Order: sequence, then structure tokens, then C-alpha cells
Amino acid sequence: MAFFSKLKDRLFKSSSKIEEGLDAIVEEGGSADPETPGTPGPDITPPAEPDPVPQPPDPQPEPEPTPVPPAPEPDPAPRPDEVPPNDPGPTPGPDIPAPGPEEVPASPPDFVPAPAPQEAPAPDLPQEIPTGTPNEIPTNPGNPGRTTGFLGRLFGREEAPARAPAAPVVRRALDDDMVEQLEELLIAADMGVDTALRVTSNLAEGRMGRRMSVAEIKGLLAAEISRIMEPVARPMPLYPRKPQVVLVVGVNGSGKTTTIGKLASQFNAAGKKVIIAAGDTFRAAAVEQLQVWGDRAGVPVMKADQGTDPASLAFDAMTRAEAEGADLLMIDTAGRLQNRQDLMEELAKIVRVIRKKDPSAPHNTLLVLDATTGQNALSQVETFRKLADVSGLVMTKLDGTAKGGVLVALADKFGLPIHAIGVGEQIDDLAPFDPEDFARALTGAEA
Ligand SMILES: Nc1nc2c(ncn2[C@@H]2O[C@H](COP(=O)(O)OP(=O)(O)OP(=O)(O)O)[C@@H](O)[C@H]2O)c(=O)[nH]1
Repeated sequence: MAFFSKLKDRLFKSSSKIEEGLDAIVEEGGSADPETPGTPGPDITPPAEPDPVPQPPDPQPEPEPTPVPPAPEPDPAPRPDEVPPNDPGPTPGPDIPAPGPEEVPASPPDFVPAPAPQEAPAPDLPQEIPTGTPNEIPTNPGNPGRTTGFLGRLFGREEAPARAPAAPVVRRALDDDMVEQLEELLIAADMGVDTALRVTSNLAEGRMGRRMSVAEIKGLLAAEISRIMEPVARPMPLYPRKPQVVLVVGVNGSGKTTTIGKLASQFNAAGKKVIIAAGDTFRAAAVEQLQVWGDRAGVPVMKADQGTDPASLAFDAMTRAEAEGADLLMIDTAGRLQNRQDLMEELAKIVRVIRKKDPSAPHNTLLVLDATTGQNALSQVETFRKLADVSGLVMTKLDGTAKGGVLVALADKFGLPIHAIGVGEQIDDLAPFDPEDFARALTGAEA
């Protein structure tokens, strides 16, 4: 079964929720527009001057990765938040081939380039570390050559039956009532009150009184959401530091183990040497599950006896990763939020211990969030930002949830990079986050 037809079955329920709501809103108080039969081209004029959305720090131009002679003592890898995201310049489309050959490492032929390379390489990037592809999460191992947006294909918009040519288009004049209904609809899609208000007010700005169809509103909503999401769509940055330490945190069941397995598999396929450390040493089942994922990914898993101090395992894992010249060390952690104090101490100790080996570690602290928890994801981010220095998010279980709108609220509120999204339980069900695809999928807008 083809990868995307398999995923197409797992609809992202938020879009149907928003679509149904929009139909009802426009029907109520709307009327057929006799002059514009057929499917209209959505009138997606940009809003006059939308409210500014919180932006992450201004992306600086990427430093030219000039080859440098090997330094006797390389600087510690920069912390992710110190590395300016790579500004890709005039937005390359997802189909645009990667740049010059020397910047594109050999990658498995089944890799689909992420929509916008966002690598944050350090200027002293050694030659042997590929700079182009490995930090882009490959999306479609089964379908070489497919380069259009992941979620767009997931929803198979192009396969939607065309509307009957003569069907009249219903339009409704935008008024306060309608704006309020739109707000409620977005709140119901888990976008959160603040974000829903901002999105609708930007949509309404300069358009009050204008007669709008469902397709036009979807297009405007998608443009607005995409604008909020664009700054946070950043693949996990890779640094030249060996091993690059990736600490993975999140509540129980959020998908940490699965995400580590998926990421390890993708980095391994990209030629990276990866080691996983099973840092949840208190739950035997968690360790076994991680071993299963390690086997699937073809990556070694370091374990310790049940009850061992996770920090001591992390230290041993660092020693091994250094000795073996691993590129990446991914450390799983426990997620028992009910023992918040314990967890905080446990995480702090892991960090302290690995810093004895490398003061710049961990280089990434990924918070894995379960999209089905909806608004609760916001409080998880708040909590984990206090427990650990979260550098980026992975949102799992976006397949089959009606709560995908929470991603917009997260982006709007925290501005943390969203490195990837989980769209299923299989090893290849992890995709880079594409803001435009996501916005269209969420709203049901046509491509
Ligand atoms: N549908 C779907 N299920 C997922 C996704 N990611 C993870 N899961 C499922 O979510 C459940 C929990 O995932 P785990 O990876 O075990 O979560 P965890 O955070 O490691 O859990 P603990 O080990 O209990 O802390 C498993 O049944 C996974 O198969 C996803 O993107 N989509």
C-alpha cells in the first residue's frame, strides 16, 4: 500500500471540523451569488496590516561554511538558540532541488527534501559532516521523487471531486456576528482564545462588509495560520560537535520513544552514527520498547539495570558515544510529571553529568507533545520549559486528531521551533513541519 494512500485514510480531523463549521457559518445569513456561478477563485487579498505575530529572533544570514583547517581545540558546539536559523532567502519551493553538489551530501535516494532547509551549521563545520540533508527529516522513504508538501498530499486535495460547474457560490457579508462565529470555530479547533482572536481580527481587517465564500475564508485563514507558523517551522539543527547530544523530554505516553526511534532511523539512513540511551531506567517496559525501536532503526540502545541512576547511564552513554565517534546521542528520559520535583532533579542531574564530558551538551532538548491532548500541550510546554531548557518541539499523533489547532496556539504563544510532526505509529511516520501544508490541511483550503 502506497505510503500516502495509507496516510490519507488517517484524516486530520481538525480540517473537517473547521470545514463543516465554515459551511454552516456562511450558509447562515449567506446567499447564492448569481453573478459568480461555478467554483470561484478564492479572493485571497492579504489583510491590510496584520497584527504582528511574536517572532523568534531575527534570522541572521547563515555564516558561510568556509572550510577551515582543523583547529586543535574546536569551540564547543553552539547552543541551538545561539545559532541563527539558516535564512533560505527567497522562499525555495519544495520542489526546488537542493543547492550545489558540494553542499548536498549523498543521501538515500528515497529522501524528500524538507520544504525549506533550515540548517544551522556552525562555521567550523568539518568536511565529514554533511550539511545539507541529514538535518532535514526525510518524509517519504517509499516514494522517491515525491516532493510536494506532506500534509497537502495527505489530504489528497487534488483528488477532491470538482464542484459542479453550475453550482452557485454562497457568500455571506462579513459582520461582527460572523467574526464572532469564526472565533468560536477556531477556539473549538483548539487554537486557543488569544490566537483565535488574533487570527480572526487579522482576517476581518479591511474586509468588514465584504461578501465571502467558504473557499475565500479558508484561503484567508490558511494564509494567516501559515504566517504564524512559518517562523517556527525549523528542522532540528545539526552541529559539528560529536557526539551531538539530544535530550528527549515529555510526559508519559507523549510519544518520546516512538519519536526517538523514528528520528534515529532517519538520521541513521542519512549516514549518521547514532546511539540511543534508555534513560527511563525505572520502567522496564519503556526500556524494552526503546530496544525494539533501536532494532527497527538499526541503532544501538544503551540500557542499564532497572533502578539505575539515569545520569550514570547518560555518562556511560557519553563515554561510549565519544569512544565510538558517534554523531548523535539521543537520550530518552522519564516523563513522570506527577513527581515533578523528582523529574526536575533527575533531568538536572543528567545535564550536569553529561556536561562533565561536554560543557555545551545537551545540544538539543526536544519536547515531545501529543497533539490529542489539545490545550494541555500549552501547559506541558510551560512546565517543561521550567524543568529543562527546551530547544524545540515534536508534535506527535497529528493523524486522526481534531485538536491540531493547538500547534497554532503553541507557535503563537511560545515561538519554539517545531522540528517534526508524528503522523502515525510506523517508523517512517515522522515528517518535517511544513507551515503551508499544515495551514491548508487544518482549514481545508485548496492548494
Ligand atoms: N497515531 C499515532 N500514534 C503515535 C504517534 N507517536 C506515538 N504514538 C503512539 O503513542 C503511544 C505512546 O508512545 P511512546 O513512544 O511509547 O510514548 P512515550 O512518551 O515514550 O511513553 P513513556 O515511555 O510511557 O514515557 C504508542 O502507542 C505509540 O505507538 C503518532 O505520531 N501517531
